[in-house]
Amino acid sequence: MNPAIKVENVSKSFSKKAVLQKVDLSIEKGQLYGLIGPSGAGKTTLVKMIVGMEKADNGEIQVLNTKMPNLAILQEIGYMAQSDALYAELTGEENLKFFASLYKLNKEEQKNRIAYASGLVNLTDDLKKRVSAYSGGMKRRLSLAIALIQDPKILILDEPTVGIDPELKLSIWNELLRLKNEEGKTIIVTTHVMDEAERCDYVAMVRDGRILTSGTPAELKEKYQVDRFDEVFLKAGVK
Ligand SMILES: Nc1ncnc2c1ncn2[C@@H]1O[C@H](COP(=O)(O)OP(=O)(O)OP(=O)(O)O)[C@@H](O)[C@H]1O
Repeated sequence: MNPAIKVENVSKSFSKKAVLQKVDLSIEKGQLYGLIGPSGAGKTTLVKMIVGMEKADNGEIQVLNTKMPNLAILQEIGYMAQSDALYAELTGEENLKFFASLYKLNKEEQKNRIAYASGLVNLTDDLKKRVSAYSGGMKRRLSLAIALIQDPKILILDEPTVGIDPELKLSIWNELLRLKNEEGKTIIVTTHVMDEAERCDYVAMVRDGRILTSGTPAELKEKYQVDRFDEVFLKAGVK
């Protein structure tokens, strides 16, 4: 079976500074894939290239067998950026309606998806408020709801739980696992939190624009002979 996402020999520089160097990765359909690494490692640049927002200098990226960037495939990608791209003067509901209108959803589907996505992130009671009155965490939650709005096959979430309280964080993770297990979604999550990375099926550790190591959390612990997952990163980094 072809992978859902394939990154081959991808490099990217910004003003001569190499930000990604010869990155290869392959993400199976229905996999929850974690990209973990310190700030500035290149995770955001990599996911932006997968979505098609940045162009690789070299190499090739395919999503669902389609070479990126490609506009049509965006119907199948839900992307949650690190900084919220919301309309502050509109309410939460109006934001959701606006983004829903960009996709092929009829009125009924639109209504159902808005109810589902806002409920998931616990924003149902705040939908009538303007986003300018939202807290940082509420904006993150609305951004996550927007990423889910068109029921995409692929979810690409850039640090989705930063600024979100532990209880809601847990329920979001449970929902990500449900989306994967029951609906077969392919999910990429970037994080620098080890406990989140350990919940992924497969993890790639990124540093200085390279994949240091990758594998399932269990494989990585075995490979580096450590009991705790956070030690993998330390050991992989000194090799
Ligand atoms: N548009 C740009 N122009 C110039 N440099 C950039 C640009 N975008 C990213 N960079 C640089 O590329 C490097 C990688 O950034 P990136 O945002 O991909 O890292 P990251 O792993 O996502 O980090 P963080 O967790 O802090 O978001 C950084 O040194 C950053 O300054």
